Amino acid sequence: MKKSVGFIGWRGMVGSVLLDRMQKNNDFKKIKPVFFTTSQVGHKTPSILGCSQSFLEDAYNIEHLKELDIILSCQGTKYTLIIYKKLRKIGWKGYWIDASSALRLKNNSIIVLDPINMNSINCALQKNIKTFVGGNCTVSLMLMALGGLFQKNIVDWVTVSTYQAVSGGGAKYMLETLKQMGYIYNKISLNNTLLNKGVLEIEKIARDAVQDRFFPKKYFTVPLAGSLIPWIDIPMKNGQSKEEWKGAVETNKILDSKNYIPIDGTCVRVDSLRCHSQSFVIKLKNNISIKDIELWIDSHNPWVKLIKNTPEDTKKNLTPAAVTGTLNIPIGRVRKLNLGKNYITAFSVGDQLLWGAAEPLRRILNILISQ
Ligand SMILES: NC(=O)C1=CN([C@@H]2O[C@H](COP(=O)(O)OP(=O)(O)OC[C@H]3O[C@@H](n4cnc5c(N)ncnc54)[C@H](OP(=O)(O)O)[C@@H]3O)[C@@H](O)[C@H]2O)C=CC1
Ligand SMILES: N[C@@H](CC(=O)OP(=O)(O)O)C(=O)O
Repeated sequence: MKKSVGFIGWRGMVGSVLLDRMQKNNDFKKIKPVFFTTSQVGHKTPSILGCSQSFLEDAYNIEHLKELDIILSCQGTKYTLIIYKKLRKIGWKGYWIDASSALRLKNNSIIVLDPINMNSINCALQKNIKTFVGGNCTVSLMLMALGGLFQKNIVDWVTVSTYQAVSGGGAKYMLETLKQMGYIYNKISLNNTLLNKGVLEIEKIARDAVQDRFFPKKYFTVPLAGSLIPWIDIPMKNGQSKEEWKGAVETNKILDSKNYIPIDGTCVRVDSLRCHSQSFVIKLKNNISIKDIELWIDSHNPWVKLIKNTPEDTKKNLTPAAVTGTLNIPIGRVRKLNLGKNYITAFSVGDQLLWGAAEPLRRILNILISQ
């Protein structure tokens, strides 16, 4: 019999990308989907071929949720913290799949990224673990790019500088960034300045637009378009941001590291729309040739693609514009650093709504429905 799967958060960015991928892969044919909402009870369900439900159900209705075999939530931490506990408390034994960070570090949960940790997922299934959580987008994208090096166990430590897309904040942040971009452009074009004025005069109009009191910054609180914000998520006691803290903690849990691998750096929000980019400095345990490093990286999984270290290849293939909307994980600028023979650098890009969020959830759902 087909398993019943409840979808919560399907209207958000991660959820919408998930539904799109599931439709493209005919995943809905394998399950009996039920769509829920936290704010639009009674509104129409998304149009999914073969889905007979017409109206959205209440995502807080425990009586209804407890009947499901699997619940997949892309709604966020707050929802998970309220509902998950209630369901487990009344003895619900179904699989819980989650995009949020709420349960990632619990002992009885697995962070899922099957091209990296299929062994851990199999072990978890044997142990009857029922909670499977997608990783932090930056962490999942780093592991998809550097999986070949971690697999060879040659990484001593990593330091990373990130360039993270606004989609990481959710729908409201994405829309606000586009509004900011539009606001600047409108001020310039309204003044008909593009043709008549010098570049610095135009830049001054743009600068004044960013600083005027009507500039849209309700969610970011500061301008992002044409700027950046070197802080993501809440502060930790040691001066890291929580996004930076997750780098090492989640990576080591996913890899099930016998020896802890230090990973740290600075996470930065930029006005890219949905691709996170990352610049790595990696200390290897041994002096490995660039040829071997490239081979190990490139052959690790079907999505990672080594980009030649030339200006042409880099500009064509190693940018958010080239990657957005695809599952490709290009990694380039691979070279030894002048710091010493064991030090290398690399740069990677990935769509943070696909491998960074929705795709690992879609894949674990497929694994679980065949259990
Ligand atoms: N964004 C990301 O890259 C990643 C996110 N995650 C996790 O997934 C969770 C969801 O993220 P994300 O999808 O980005 O969150 P969104 O803010 O895009 O959506 C979350 C929920 O907000 C409600 N909502 C309110 N207004 C809108 C609107 N205008 N458009 C769409 N939905 C709206 C919807 O719930 P309803 O229909 O019930 O009203 C929706 O399901 C996060 O909280 C995070 O924990 C994990 C990895 C990466
Ligand atoms: N924090 C990430 C997105 C995200 O939702 O991460 P997490 O699932 O770890 O809270 C970003 O802002 O780019």
